[in-house]
Amino acid sequence: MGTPVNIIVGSHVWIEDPEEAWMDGEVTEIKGRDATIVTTNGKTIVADISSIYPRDTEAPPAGVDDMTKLAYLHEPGVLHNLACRFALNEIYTYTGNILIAVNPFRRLPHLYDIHMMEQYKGAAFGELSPHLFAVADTCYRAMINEQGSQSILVSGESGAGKTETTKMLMRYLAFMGGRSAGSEGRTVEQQVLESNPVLEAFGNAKTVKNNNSSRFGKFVEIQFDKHGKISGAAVRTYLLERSRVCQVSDPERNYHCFYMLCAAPPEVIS
Ligand SMILES: Nc1ncnc2c1ncn2[C@@H]1O[C@H](COP(=O)(O)OP(=O)(O)OP(=O)(O)O)[C@@H](O)[C@H]1O
Repeated sequence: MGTPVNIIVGSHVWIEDPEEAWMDGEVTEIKGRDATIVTTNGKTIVADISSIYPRDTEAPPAGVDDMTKLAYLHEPGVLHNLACRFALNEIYTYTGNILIAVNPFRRLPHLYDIHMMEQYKGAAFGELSPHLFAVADTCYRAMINEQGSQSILVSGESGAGKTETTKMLMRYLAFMGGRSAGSEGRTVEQQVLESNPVLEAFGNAKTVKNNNSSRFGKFVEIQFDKHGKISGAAVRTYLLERSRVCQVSDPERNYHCFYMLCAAPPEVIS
């Protein structure tokens, strides 16, 4: 519900739009519960006053890096802030200590390189631009300081970027807690990162929403010793979409492993 108490003639508001999701406009008349709004693209709309939301005209054009700084924390306010930041290639935004990520659907390697990891190492949460490395770093330090387990929950709809985010979080934790590869061969963190392609081959498939959709849940546990170095890891999988193995509707595909097998040279298969 909107906040009609704030809305008078002359108010700047957001109104729902079937194409744009939300349009901004100005209230020109209020009669009972009906408000007339002239939108910035020139449309005149009459709507119930409870369906319009006040717009903060003083919000910075580049958006704010923490949504708790918004004057109005309603859906159009939040979406507009994310859109302003996204237009400037800022895909991450905080809401307090929660990180919101907007999938860029293109590679942004500079965001995840080693220099970026070094910058976030030890930096206070909120000191640098919002980033998943800040979340991973805070978690790592809390584990060391409080001597207790920490968890990071990555959630979102299919195609939102959970799998990619989880891989980046694991890379950061491997960077913080990794040992340099020594005589023992591959380190635990290398093995954990290398397990991803194998798990994805058997549990990921192309869907209408995502070309590499995880069709199973995954709980990744990384264990650290008292010096903060990775000592072990466990990956638990659950709820695999088994029906996909025998039934797939076009344009979706079966699990990647089947296509890999078909594409493999004969000597690999035999
Ligand atoms: N941070 C990112 N940078 C660049 N591209 C990304 C990023 N996050 C996601 N993507 C792109 O979006 C696609 C879908 O992301 P991802 O597979 O992580 O989604 P998901 O939330 O795990 O989906 P599902 O629930 O279907 O498994 C990726 O294959 C990748 O192309």
